[in-house]
Amino acid sequence: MSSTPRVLSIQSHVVHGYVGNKSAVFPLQVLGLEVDAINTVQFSTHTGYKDIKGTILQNEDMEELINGLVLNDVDYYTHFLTGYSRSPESLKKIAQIIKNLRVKNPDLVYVCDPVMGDNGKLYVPESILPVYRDDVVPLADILTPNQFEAELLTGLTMKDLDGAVKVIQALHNKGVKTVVLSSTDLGDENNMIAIASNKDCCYQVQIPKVDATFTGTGDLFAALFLAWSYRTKNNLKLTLEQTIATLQAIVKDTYDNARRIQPTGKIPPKLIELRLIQNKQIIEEPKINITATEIKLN
Ligand SMILES: Nc1ncnc2c1ncn2[C@@H]1O[C@H](COP(=O)(O)OP(=O)(O)O)[C@@H](O)[C@H]1O
Ligand SMILES: Cc1ncc(COP(=O)(O)O)c(C=O)c1O
Ligand SMILES: [Mg+2]
Ligand code: NA
Repeated sequence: MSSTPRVLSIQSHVVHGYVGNKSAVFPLQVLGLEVDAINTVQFSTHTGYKDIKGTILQNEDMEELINGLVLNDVDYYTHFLTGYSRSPESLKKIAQIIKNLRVKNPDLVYVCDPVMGDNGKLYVPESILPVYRDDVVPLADILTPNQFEAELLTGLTMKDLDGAVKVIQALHNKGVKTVVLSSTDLGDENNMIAIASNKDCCYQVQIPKVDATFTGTGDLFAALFLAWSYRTKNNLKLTLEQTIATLQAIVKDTYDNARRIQPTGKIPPKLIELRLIQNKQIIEEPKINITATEIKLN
């Protein structure tokens, strides 16, 4: 077996811009991972644009693609990555796929971004929640919810770091080895906080807020966290720092570029597509300027 890690990534594809696989595949490849991609949708753009056009991959078609991998004996993966899923049926399919991949490789690392919503608002049908909670999340090695998603999955709310630790613990109790809150509003008005936890330790990092709404950053976060977990041999602190350093640089460069073009007012989606290609060197060698600090558990 070749020593290059192999990722199967099941996510959205957009013709223009960077969400889903368009946001995950390039960084994974740049960081030295082989990536096989299945596109759950093919849309012209992400859904924040005015007109949404494109097609959705049906479950039978996803099954057909997986079947082709199995029949040709190319279904050995070291990592499995999933994001935005639109129906409970497709999520159930994903749970089945993980189990099958683990027959081929019992050490497969499953990275699950349980995309459901943000800031109190769902952007998937509510019927997805029980499937994540009961079927998919218990299979995850690394889970990357934002605050809202972590609260939905546990039925708990977090108002401070103590509350966040309780939510994280509840997710560990479901069997998740590494829980990463990709963003929370537990910081002050200028900072959000990300938290990463495994059985040994728990770290937080403060992220200066940039005054714009980005799309695809959650997908990028999950991909980077996967890649750096692999490259640091599961060094949790360093993985969190490398992931945040990369995102920070990309988000800031993307914002600065948008502001060069449009100095004031609300930035339209097409001006704030993530500048991944332009930041290839940062992806390869992030400069850590915010260090993570340990949250002592009592
Ligand atoms: N407005 C922003 N300012 C600074 N960083 C941001 C901003 N939006 C996203 N990020 C970065 O992207 C990461 C993922 O955030 P987000 O898109 O909120 O994820 P999710 O999809 O899980 O809600 C954050 O950890 C942060 O590093
Ligand atoms: C098609 C599609 N996939 C994925 C996403 C997820 O984006 P994010 O990484 O910001 O959660 C979006 C967001 O609009 C989307 O439209
Ligand atoms: Mg968010
Ligand atoms: Na997330």
